[in-house]
Amino acid sequence: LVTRRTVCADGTTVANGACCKLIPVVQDLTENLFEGECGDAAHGALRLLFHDAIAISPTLGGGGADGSIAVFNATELTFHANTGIDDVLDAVGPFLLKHADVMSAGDFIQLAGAVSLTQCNGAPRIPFMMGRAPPKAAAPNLLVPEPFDSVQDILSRFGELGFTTEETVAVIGGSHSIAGADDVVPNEEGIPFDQTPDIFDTQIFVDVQLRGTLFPGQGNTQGEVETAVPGTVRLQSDHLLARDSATNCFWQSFANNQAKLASTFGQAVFKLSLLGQTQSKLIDCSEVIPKAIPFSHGPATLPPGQTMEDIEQACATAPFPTLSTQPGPVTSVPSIPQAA
Ligand code: HEM
Ligand SMILES: [Ca+2]
Repeated sequence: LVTRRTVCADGTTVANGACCKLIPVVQDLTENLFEGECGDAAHGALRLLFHDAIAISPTLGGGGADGSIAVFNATELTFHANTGIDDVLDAVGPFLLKHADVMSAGDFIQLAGAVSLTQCNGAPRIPFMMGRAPPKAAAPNLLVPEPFDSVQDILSRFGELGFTTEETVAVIGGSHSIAGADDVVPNEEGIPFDQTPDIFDTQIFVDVQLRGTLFPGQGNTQGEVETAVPGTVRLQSDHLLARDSATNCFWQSFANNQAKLASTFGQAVFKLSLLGQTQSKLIDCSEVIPKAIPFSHGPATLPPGQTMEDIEQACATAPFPTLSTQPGPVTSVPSIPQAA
């Protein structure tokens, strides 16, 4: 049996020739949207992938990864949980429109999210399937988790969509390893969630397990709790996932386990990309996704001045992995430069 394969104009070999049309889109995104950086634009594209995909419920409706957050933005951007997505659509929207003749909004958002990960050192390369139909309607409100939600609510939201507890912890913690907040700390943008917002690593699982001592701004806002690392902000939901008995051992299991995080996170993001879709009806275009950047950073560390004593041990059945302290004086993590 001979499998026929197609060689696209740039030399990429694909199993299905229909995938070739995505290659100029991927090139445009890497060069002109992400600009080769795991920065604000890449972070935004990943958050957009999530907020489009998670908006589906077996009882309440919504189309999942269908592009409704872009096509029906007049409705979905009024939802409180989508605060800040307007800025993401300002950056990503022109690219979506430019390539609308080649792919649907649902495909575009999942493609941009998959490509965003390839800009980040240590992040996995995930498969990409093409062929999502245009969205039929806006998703209903209250399907996107909020940082003030309980662990139980977060687990049931992901659980009803087929995610295990381990996948839920990996997809939230892993994504927040390359992320920050524009709308949590008043008047401050790009405040990172961990010390390394441009690296997909396990540092977030350490930083969030440290005893919180400070707020980066004037005080707390809804969904924010004290952080341990100057210059960073901590979401209450991340804080509780690190401490709740249903999730704390999973959370801890990712600390300093880059390989496990990358694979569990990658599997979960791929699942997000298929919510509301039937994989067998889509075309596998994974070949168009650029190579991952191999992880080239050392083990997770404790910030300067902190010791294992500052870890709030939560998992009852295993100790937190022993980490060394970064040398030098206590410093503040720089904020993430904002895309123009
Ligand atoms: C319980 C689940 C989650 C909650 C409550 C949550 C909440 C938040 C909040 C409040 C922000 C800050 C937004 C801002 O002020 O700018 C944020 C940022 C972000 N989130 Fe999540 N998130 C969750 C899960 C996820 C998942 C599953 C992903 C991706 C797969 C994701 C990706 C991101 C990214 C990349 C950012 C940074 C955006 C940027 O820097 O522009 N989040 N999240
Ligand atoms: Ca990081």
